[in-house]
Amino acid sequence: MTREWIAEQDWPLLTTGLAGRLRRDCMPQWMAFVRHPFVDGVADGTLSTDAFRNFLIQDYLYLIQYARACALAVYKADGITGMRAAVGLLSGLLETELSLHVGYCREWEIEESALEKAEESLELLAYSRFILDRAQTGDLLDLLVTMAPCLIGYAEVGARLHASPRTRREGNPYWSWISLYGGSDYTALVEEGIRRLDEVGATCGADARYPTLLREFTTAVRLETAFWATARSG
Ligand SMILES: Cc1ncc(CO)c(N)n1
Repeated sequence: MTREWIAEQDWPLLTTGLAGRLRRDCMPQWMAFVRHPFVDGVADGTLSTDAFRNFLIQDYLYLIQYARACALAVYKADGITGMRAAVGLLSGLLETELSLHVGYCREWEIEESALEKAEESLELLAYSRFILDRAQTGDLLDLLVTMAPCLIGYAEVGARLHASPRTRREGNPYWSWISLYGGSDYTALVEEGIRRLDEVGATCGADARYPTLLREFTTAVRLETAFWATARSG
């Protein structure tokens, strides 16, 4: 691709349905998330590797908390089909993303024992406990809306950087991270999640509840933006 990647043209699923409506209705916050300086540093390879290592460790711990929220989505599902869908996301996370993450950390010379020992950052605590709060006190729709920015945002970042002519490919230490989130395994997981959000939105009355849902979504987007700051040295 010789031109920049644009969600509306290149991956319309991100911009239609309930997920697309939520994304569009918090555009300033969404742009602060997906166009963060961290993302620029990954694209041109200038982000400090020390900082990136710290981010990877925090992200591993985050994904474990996200998996717990997914498990609550199994519990809150309204029937066997919904349970299977939530199990699909949970096992995608545990079997695909988390094990990729451990292998990937090893490439970055972070041992599994270091992952287990690391202390949770304030950004991670704030974000994951917010999701878990919505998971416990809200219904399935509140939960899926709160979980959505995580899925959609990294897919958008991955797809855009993977396609952008300005991304440095040769000798960029972050190219494999870009390929992971811009790749088809992750894309498929996200598409499944977006479709599920639409189905649950329809059965749980998303239109009538929209202002509350937008607030939950926007808070999660702001917490995603704050999470990039876990990429710091020391
Ligand atoms: C903080 C965060 N958000 C989203 C993703 C994508 O799964 C991730 N790995 N980490």
